Amino acid sequence: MTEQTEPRTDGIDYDPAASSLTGQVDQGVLEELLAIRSSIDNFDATLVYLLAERFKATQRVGHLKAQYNLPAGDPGREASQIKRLRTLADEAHLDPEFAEKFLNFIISEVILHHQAISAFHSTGGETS
Ligand SMILES: O=C(O)C(=O)C[C@]1(C(=O)O)C=C[C@@H](O)C=C1
Repeated sequence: MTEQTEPRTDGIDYDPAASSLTGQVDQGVLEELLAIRSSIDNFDATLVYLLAERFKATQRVGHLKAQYNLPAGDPGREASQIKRLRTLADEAHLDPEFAEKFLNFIISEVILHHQAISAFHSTGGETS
């Protein structure tokens, strides 16, 4: 038998019923909460997959920019993305301020990745 020394990272150890409320609230309320949390778990998993795909795409942009010596950030593109996402958020009844902050948060991480790729290229790294 293989002994496990590290916690699993594949979600098998995940306990969807983990809560600090166990024993403190009515069982019926807890069951309703767990049912709603099951949807929240699906949304969160989807977000992770969506973000992973977005970062795969931006990594490709990062390599292209490094290859052609283009700046990591593109403020003109960002302004246009923010305007579009604020409108979409508004239509979807999501706070546009939150949508803008969330996009900016992701973009700043992307820019850090672009800068790391660019540094790698300029020290003779692979081009793709
Ligand atoms: O489209 C680009 O040029 C990117 O580098 C991607 C991206 C983004 O994450 O959407 C990131 C940085 C830029 O400032 C603009 C957009």
